[in-house]
Amino acid sequence: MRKPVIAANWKMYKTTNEAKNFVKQFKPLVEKNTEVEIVLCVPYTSLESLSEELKNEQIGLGAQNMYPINQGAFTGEISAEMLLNLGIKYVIIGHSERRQIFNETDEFIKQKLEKALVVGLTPILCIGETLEERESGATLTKCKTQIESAIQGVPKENLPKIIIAYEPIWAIGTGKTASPEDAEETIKGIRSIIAEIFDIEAAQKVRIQYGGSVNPENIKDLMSKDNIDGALVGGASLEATSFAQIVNYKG
Ligand SMILES: O=C(CO)COP(=O)(O)O
Repeated sequence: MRKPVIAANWKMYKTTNEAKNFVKQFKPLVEKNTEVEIVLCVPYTSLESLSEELKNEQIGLGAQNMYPINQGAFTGEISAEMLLNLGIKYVIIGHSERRQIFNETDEFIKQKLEKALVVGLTPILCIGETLEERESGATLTKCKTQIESAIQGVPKENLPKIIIAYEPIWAIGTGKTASPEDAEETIKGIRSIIAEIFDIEAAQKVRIQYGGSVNPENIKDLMSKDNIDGALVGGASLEATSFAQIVNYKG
């Protein structure tokens, strides 16, 4: 059984005070929820104080990026060790915004994924197609290229430590969600791609989230699908009540 994992991606929102206020409001709303692995991926600036606030909580903390080298002259970057040192457990890797705005390549993303696994961070690897690719029927081809490049060569025993987030780019921040059926079909396809690279048993252990305009209204239908193991939530994760409703989708 794969435990559902629902993660907030706050992107570049919230000062540290705003982040602390969110947590204050959010904690009691989800304290009884043990069925879902809850993760908050927040800006670097709030990691340390939230790490304190969430010390004894079942809410995990994640970064939104990292650099794959231990230390050195990389102005403005943050290493995996620095994150670990703060008690951070998760890191988003290869979000489409980083791929598109910051020109991150598949090869660079692979380096980050491998580094995260080596140090014991749980990577949330983002993949997904553009609208053009979807309309030309290239959704799975795109996902295949991104997955193969990232996970080929990863030791099989590390595979269950990876969370994949399937985020169709056209659904991010647009209010256009993939239908639960479409999301399920693609995520099933992604699982088959992993099975081709490794085997079915290994692929069954990987948790695959859906991301793209997830909200309290559509989460239940998405989560009712066999292959959808959680969600990566942007806009609707910025409000404690709406993110709590998503996390508590079972009611
Ligand atoms: O990019 C996303 C999460 O990583 C999705 O963002 P939205 O939920 O705002 O569409």
